[in-house]
Amino acid sequence: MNAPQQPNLLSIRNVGKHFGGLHVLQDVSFEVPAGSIYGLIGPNGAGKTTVFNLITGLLTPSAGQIDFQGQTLIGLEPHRITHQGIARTFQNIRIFKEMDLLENVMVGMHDHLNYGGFGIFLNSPACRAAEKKARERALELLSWVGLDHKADMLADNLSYGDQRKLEFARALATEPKLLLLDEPVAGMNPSEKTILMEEINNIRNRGYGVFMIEHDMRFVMGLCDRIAVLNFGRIIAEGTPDEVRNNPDVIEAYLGKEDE
Ligand SMILES: Nc1ncnc2c1ncn2[C@@H]1O[C@H](COP(=O)(O)OP(=O)(O)OP(=O)(O)O)[C@@H](O)[C@H]1O
Repeated sequence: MNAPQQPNLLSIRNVGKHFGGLHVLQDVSFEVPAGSIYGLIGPNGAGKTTVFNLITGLLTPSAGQIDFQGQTLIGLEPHRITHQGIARTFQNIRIFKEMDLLENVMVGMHDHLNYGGFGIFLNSPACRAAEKKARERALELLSWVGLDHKADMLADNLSYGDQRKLEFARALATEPKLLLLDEPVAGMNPSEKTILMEEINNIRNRGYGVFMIEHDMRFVMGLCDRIAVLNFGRIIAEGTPDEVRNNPDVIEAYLGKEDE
């Protein structure tokens, strides 16, 4: 029996992007179902980061539609898109190294903290209660990525793998429905990758959608439910890891033609 079909969280339809005469994306369409881990792969310069920048509002598409939970994202400012429920991590880790881990996660919550007007200046009971709740939630998110025991440590003292995990916890602090991960295992050693794989799976099992760009094939194939493949700005394949892995166009895009 087939598993029940999940509704689509994110829908990209016929999206194009050009910079002057340079067509970076053409007629790109795919759907990210709710509750799934979705991968976007492709050779260097294929247009993957541009797709993320269009979804998060850093760029505007030249053509096509981008919908999140049935509502268009086009024309929304990046912070509005975060508010709709999309969070992102970057290829280059962006954390506040001079702050401790708890503070780093709480920074991600500022949109959701409601101190009630001047309460923050008066240190009102409502303000203190909101602060307490935020700290508890931040600790909970740190525990999801196995960093709660380091909550008071300065972020600067974390290993590379732990810095990535902290970025996840901070992205989750915005209470997203979809988490966009840009090359989550870049620069990680094999054991860090294995741990992160488990943690991304746990995040999905908690009901979040995950959409990642990743070059590490073992990681993508082992983790994603479905994968879209970009090459020179066009989708050349879409499907399960097995379907994509065996697609002749994908093999050619990565390895070149046999006679070359
Ligand atoms: N703002 C811009 N202006 C002009 N060209 C751009 C701009 N942003 C991206 N490009 C070009 O678009 C193409 C796709 O870039 P993009 O960063 O999306 O690729 P990518 O698949 O993420 O690559 P990588 O795997 O190397 O990160 C590249 O040729 C890049 O030079």
